[in-house]
Amino acid sequence: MSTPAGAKRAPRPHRRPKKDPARIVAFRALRAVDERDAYANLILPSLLREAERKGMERRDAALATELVYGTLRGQGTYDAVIAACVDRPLREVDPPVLDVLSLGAHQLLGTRIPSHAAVSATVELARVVLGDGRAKFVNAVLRKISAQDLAGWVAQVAPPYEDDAEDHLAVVHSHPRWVVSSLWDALGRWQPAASGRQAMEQLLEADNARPEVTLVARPGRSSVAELRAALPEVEDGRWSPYALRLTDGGDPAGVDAVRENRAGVQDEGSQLVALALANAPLDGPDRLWLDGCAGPGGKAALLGAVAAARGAALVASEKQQHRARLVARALDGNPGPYAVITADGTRGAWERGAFDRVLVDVPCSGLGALRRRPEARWRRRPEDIAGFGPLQRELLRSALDAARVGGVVGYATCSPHLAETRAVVDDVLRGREDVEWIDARPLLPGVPDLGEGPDVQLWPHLHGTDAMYLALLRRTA
Ligand SMILES: C[S@@+](CC[C@H](N)C(=O)[O-])C[C@H]1O[C@@H](n2cnc3c(N)ncnc32)[C@H](O)[C@@H]1O
Repeated sequence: MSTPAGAKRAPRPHRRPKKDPARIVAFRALRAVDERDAYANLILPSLLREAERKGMERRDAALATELVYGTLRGQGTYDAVIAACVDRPLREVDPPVLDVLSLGAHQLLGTRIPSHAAVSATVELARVVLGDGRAKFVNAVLRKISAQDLAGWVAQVAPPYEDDAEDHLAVVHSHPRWVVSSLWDALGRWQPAASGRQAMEQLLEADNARPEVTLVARPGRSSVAELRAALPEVEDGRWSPYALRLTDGGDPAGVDAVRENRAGVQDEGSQLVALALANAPLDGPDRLWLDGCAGPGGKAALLGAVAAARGAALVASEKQQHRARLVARALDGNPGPYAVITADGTRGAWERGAFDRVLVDVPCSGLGALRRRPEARWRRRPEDIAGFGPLQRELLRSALDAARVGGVVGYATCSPHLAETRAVVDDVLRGREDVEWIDARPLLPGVPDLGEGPDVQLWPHLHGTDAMYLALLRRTA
């Protein structure tokens, strides 16, 4: 129908933006991480449950999860690309707008979603959560980003490796530069022959890969065979006799043994640390064990089960009351004697020399578990490392005092940063005549690439585990 001459053309009816539950959940999760320092692995499940109650499909939940984790992991690279496509410094872009742009950049550069779908879905999201005006800005930026693939962008925005190797790796593999630098120092210390560019790239890539879910069958309570029978796609653990890897998703929460606390989700590196302490040679009695930093209780539950089979008792101690409750839950049903207490491990709520085996898995920067906590690398600051130092030293000193003469102490961190690992042990042992090293390597049987010892550093790219560190020590006097 034509418009009569002189009459005004009727305005186009305003189309309401399409609501896309997966992208809305992903956006809300990113906002919570940014605004409230939320942890993605905690906030996302609660947002997903809420959306599922309102009818979101399972497939959308998987997409939302991929978008949140992928966007947070790739943030460093995506920021560099976005910065090249906007005409002002990124800090002047409104944070919610930046989150939408990052989500769009991830879809364009880090997923197989076709470009036109990635742009149009993200612009629709922008219309819903930012309004039409800012959606136009989003549209313009995403169109620029979609002009090249990831390789093209990286070649454009990352400095050449030859000019600045750390900056290059930081941009290409999306890690803060100081983290690249710290990981490189540590890799060079433990793997001097395999710490060149290629090894570093493998390590950083491993940090960016989704970690497999690994289960532990707590000995005496469950078995790998029981877990295998309950899950469709699994493989045996690489190193721990109690580990089973879920190779194709699968939901551990649906497994009876997990529900009944006879098994749990636990990285193989953590299993190895607990088992090495439990299996370290010991003369004399082996009756009483201490986990001095037990929350949330993964290692305590494994230690408790091994101790029970040996007729030993476990004291699991944790400073934070709410985390001590998690420890109690993890140990619930343990077949042998145990106690969970809330105590400051630096003071020692126990007699000196009371324990045959002591573990201190100290609070640390978590740089060894970046693949699990996608936002952690952006939140940590270099000064955090120094901040943990005094507490780590105090906890190790107190653990040594808690062990009897001849007893064994394990000092563990889920960080490979040299200032949190060997430097702490060296400092604490300096001037102490009553402690000797135990070679931890034979206590991780079959595990390759453990370096010169006596302490061990695991690596995601070499062992498929978190980058756990373990020093084993013996009280000698
Ligand atoms: C790395 S986590 C331990 C993880 C645990 N071993 C596991 O496998 O589940 C360190 C724990 O030490 C606790 N912690 C921090 N300061 C402490 C202190 N002074 N005494 C005892 N525990 C402390 C933290 O609350 C945290 O739960």
